[in-house]
Amino acid sequence: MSAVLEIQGLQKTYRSRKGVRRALDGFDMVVEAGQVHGFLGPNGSGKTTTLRTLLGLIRPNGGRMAILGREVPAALPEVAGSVGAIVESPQFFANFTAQDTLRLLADAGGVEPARVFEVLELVGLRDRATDRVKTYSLGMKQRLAVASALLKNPKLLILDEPANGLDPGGIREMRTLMRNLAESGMTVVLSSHILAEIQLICDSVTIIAAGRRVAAGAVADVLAQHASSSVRVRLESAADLAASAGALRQLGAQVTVESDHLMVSGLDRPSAITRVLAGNGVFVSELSPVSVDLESVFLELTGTAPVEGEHRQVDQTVMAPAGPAQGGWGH
Ligand SMILES: Nc1ncnc2c1ncn2[C@@H]1O[C@H](COP(=O)(O)OP(=O)(O)OP(=O)(O)O)[C@@H](O)[C@H]1O
Repeated sequence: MSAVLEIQGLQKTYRSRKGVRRALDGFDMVVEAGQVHGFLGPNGSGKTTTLRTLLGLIRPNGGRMAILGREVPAALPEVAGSVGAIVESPQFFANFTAQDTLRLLADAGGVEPARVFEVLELVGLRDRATDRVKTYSLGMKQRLAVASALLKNPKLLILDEPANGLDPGGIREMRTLMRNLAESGMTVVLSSHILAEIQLICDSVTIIAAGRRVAAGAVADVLAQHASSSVRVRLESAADLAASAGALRQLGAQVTVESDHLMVSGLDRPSAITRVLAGNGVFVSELSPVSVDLESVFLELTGTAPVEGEHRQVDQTVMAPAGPAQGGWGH
């Protein structure tokens, strides 16, 4: 198996007085070796819960997970040395330099002191290694955090929201760093709720919504699959819109009726539209593919697209009534 990370049917419910919060609802994910893989989903969709479960920090209620072909959490003691992770932003001593910070961590983790210089070089902090952390930009602090996770030279690096709060320059540096790590043979998984970050940094992506996988694959494929299928159809007479929508739906298309046109998706070939409408004596004055912007693809997939006049909650976790806890591992 070349998958470095495999998750199948992961379940996690949080219990509180208000009920049971189903944070993960049969979540699946596969990450192949040598990829920079984006784990994308809106706030509250279950990303941190997945990563914390994977690292043995919380217990799932069901499903299975494997890292480097070994079932976890059972094999975590054996694979832990091959996994570097930052799931909560690490706090560094502001008055320490990056070099002192990493030396301390290397010493505590039984890592060769020489590795400190290697990781400083890798994350591009060598020139600032003897400056105090309090003089660093946010991007530099994030890279120091990555450096700390790289000390033990992991095969799999897991980063929760590493680009959070970074400006475009910081994101560019992070992208170069991730690319270099992947080229050195490392597999990188990074979570984000911002599509633009993932798109710039990652090869492949898993999109999560309400605790379930809603899309996965190469970034370009996922976007192409969901972005290029809509066609705007204008008719010579707007009076024909409703009847034409009905005819197209019979072909299996999804049709939205707008004030002066139709939006049609779900058809392999737009020529079917003109054919069926002409057959009904209706003539098309415009037929144009609509290039959906990438942010809307993500919002549509994750069901958080803003609805006019409504302030929808981004946190989309399902609340189920309180009931007996599901059987989980180690119970
Ligand atoms: N300890 C907890 N107790 C109860 N509910 C929790 C707990 N941790 C997370 N949740 C809930 O589980 C759901 C998933 O949260 P999670 O933090 O995994 O989402 P996320 O995708 O990482 O979000 P974000 O992008 O905001 O970090 C949310 O509804 C959250 O409120």
